[in-house]
Amino acid sequence: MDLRNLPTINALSDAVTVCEYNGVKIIRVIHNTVEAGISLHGGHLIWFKPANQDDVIWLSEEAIIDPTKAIRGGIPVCWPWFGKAGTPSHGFARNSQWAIKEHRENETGVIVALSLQDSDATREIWPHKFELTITFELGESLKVSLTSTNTDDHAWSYGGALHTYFDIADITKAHLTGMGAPYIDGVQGGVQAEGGNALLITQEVDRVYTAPEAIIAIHDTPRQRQILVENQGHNAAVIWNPWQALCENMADMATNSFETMVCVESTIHGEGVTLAPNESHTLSTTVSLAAE
Ligand SMILES: O=P(O)(O)OC[C@H]1O[C@H](O)[C@H](O)[C@@H](O)[C@@H]1O
Repeated sequence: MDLRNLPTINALSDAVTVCEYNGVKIIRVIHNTVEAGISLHGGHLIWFKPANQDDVIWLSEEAIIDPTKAIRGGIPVCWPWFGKAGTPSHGFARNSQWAIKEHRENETGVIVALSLQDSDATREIWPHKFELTITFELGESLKVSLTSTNTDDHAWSYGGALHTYFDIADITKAHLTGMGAPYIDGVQGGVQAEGGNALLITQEVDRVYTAPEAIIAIHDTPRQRQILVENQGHNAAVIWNPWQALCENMADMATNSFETMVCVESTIHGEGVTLAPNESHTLSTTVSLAAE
């Protein structure tokens, strides 16, 4: 699955082209500062590689890319709820077809924005009118902003996440800092727990950290880099690594692929954000690199 070298079907600008894989259109960005790919299915960033750096975003080598499945890896857009708060799990946005709203570029990078509106299909799952815009600011760093607007005549609430999968050299040689102490432990059935300053992942981890610091750092030590994650508009940070046994049972993850990924998710957890008609709210994540 060589997604990065697919033939161009449409050139939108010097840096932005459209290609297609298995019925899924992918916006491909090739710029002096960055290479990136964004699937219109899901409004889903699937690769991001600043110039002269290793990949920052992880995509499963067994990801199923077709117009009916959520893609394993990248940045799934979980909306209008997180996890099993509704059906389907993580909402419908990651399985919806988004449209290109705009693209711009200058010498520092490229901006691509996509949009999604309610339809008969979405209102059957969730009975509200909405407009979503997701904006990808691509350059030396990455900023993803998801703006939700209530276009209905009544208030509604939403939750969800920018469920980023990060590419790391080796989970056994990496650790995370900045998650804050309190968390809800999904592996232990949702019990409240307290963690320390550093998290070394040695088994399945599925935690909702409810008081994260401004920046969460993934110390990708073998690559001598830190991946810095700064979230806004969130109320929690979810940290997830499925470890080996869960990977064995997932059709779209290779057995040992948990070794090279960790999710740090900008999350709206619990009751969610309530929007009155015409109100908007933005959930974002900014990802940058620093030397370890
Ligand atoms: O398999 P998915 O529906 O994509 O969910 C993948 C994971 O997402 C989040 O990190 C949740 O906290 C996990 O409980 C879940 O397993």
